[in-house]
Amino acid sequence: MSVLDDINAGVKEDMEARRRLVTLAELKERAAAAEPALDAWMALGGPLEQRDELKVIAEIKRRSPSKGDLAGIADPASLAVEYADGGASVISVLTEQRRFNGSLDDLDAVRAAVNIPLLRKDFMLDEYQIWEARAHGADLILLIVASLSDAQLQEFSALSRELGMNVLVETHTAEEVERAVAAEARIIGVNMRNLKTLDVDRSVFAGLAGSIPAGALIVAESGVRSAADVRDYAAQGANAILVGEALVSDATPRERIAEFMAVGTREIAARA
Ligand SMILES: O=C(O)c1ccccc1NCC(=O)[C@H](O)[C@H](O)COP(=O)(O)O
Repeated sequence: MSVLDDINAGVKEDMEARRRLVTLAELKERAAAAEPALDAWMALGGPLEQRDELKVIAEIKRRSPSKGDLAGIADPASLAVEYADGGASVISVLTEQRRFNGSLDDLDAVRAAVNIPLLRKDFMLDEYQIWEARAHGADLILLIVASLSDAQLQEFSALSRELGMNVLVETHTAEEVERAVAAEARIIGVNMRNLKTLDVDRSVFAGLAGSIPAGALIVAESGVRSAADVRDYAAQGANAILVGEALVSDATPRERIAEFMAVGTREIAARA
């Protein structure tokens, strides 16, 4: 079984346990009562002609399969406030429990603390989780192409749009980029972490980003550690970066975000 298959199996079990406690009908009621979703597409730069800055998606990440424990994060809400103060455009909240030690409680706490778009970062395998995301205040969800059929990509994207949310469609290979483009994804992530070995290979970004149509927003994901990494991704076409480990293990994440934005934005101005 691959790492992704293993994670997905646990995610399904946990979701079925939640479904026994909260029915889909209840989730739909909660989603209807939630504040309307914020516009993550515009927050990440929107249409081509308006993209003049590198945007940061800052992640609340306690642990990971590749690195183990990263940070305790007793108070995800105050970390989210720091991220927002530093200039993050979107906050990513990992809600997967078994491998990342996240939860929907984290999403609730962060939602109550900041007024910028939130990404529910999880392994989305069922429409139930999409309703759950909206019911807990998410504005953006992640769909990992490697985990889904083309039909699921289409259905889950359509449901997210119906609920007012945007979708970050995550790819790792040229074939997955083709599938994301065929599904008319507007926000496409290129994740440099190989899901079989968990190694990060930053050199995959340029090739994959080059095959994404100009209209789509491109997010460089995983292994963003330094200003030099940010400069490279911005020069190679990234509109945004998604950063977890480098922020949760930094004593001054606010300054780090501001630094990454400044470096990336300079590079975007240079490539214009
Ligand atoms: O982070 C992992 O080890 C991991 C393993 C298997 C599947 C997904 C994984 N991470 C999810 C992510 O996409 C990252 O949290 C995100 O891109 C941020 O990465 P980083 O900045 O390297 O923490």
